[in-house]
Amino acid sequence: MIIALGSDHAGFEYKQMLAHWLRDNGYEVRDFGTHSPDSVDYPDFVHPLAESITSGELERGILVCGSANGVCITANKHRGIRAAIAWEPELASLARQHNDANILCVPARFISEENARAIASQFLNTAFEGGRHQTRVSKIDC
Ligand SMILES: O=C(CO)[C@H](O)[C@H](O)[C@H](O)COP(=O)(O)O
Repeated sequence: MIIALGSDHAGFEYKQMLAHWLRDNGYEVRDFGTHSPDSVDYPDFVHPLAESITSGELERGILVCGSANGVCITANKHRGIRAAIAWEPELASLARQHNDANILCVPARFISEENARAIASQFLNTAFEGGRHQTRVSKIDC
């Protein structure tokens, strides 16, 4: 599976770390940037990543910023995107199990690199449960 990765400057270091970790674990990565720690505007990097998933080109994305709020708010503006913030692995699992989340948003300024890897692992290795949750997810897009 190809994983879409994106961040602003506050998430840059964690995005680089996650890219290496993903590749070491057999994933392909498409890095939408940013590509340096220089201050940038997160929507400039979130929109293209979200569009790659709404178009069906890619299935899963991971976005990183300082608090995860900005990237999550921006990604969820796109129809068909279900972006979820997780600061603990169980929250990432629940986002997949109950919400069929297709983008994980990570708060780089509030969690450790080790926790970020654990969160990403849960996000990528947890299936959507469907059933009653599918009924709810089907009602999200208005
Ligand atoms: O959107 C955000 C805040 O919810 C992100 O965390 C950004 O990374 C943050 O706003 C960047 O802040 P900075 O002071 O410009 O580094």
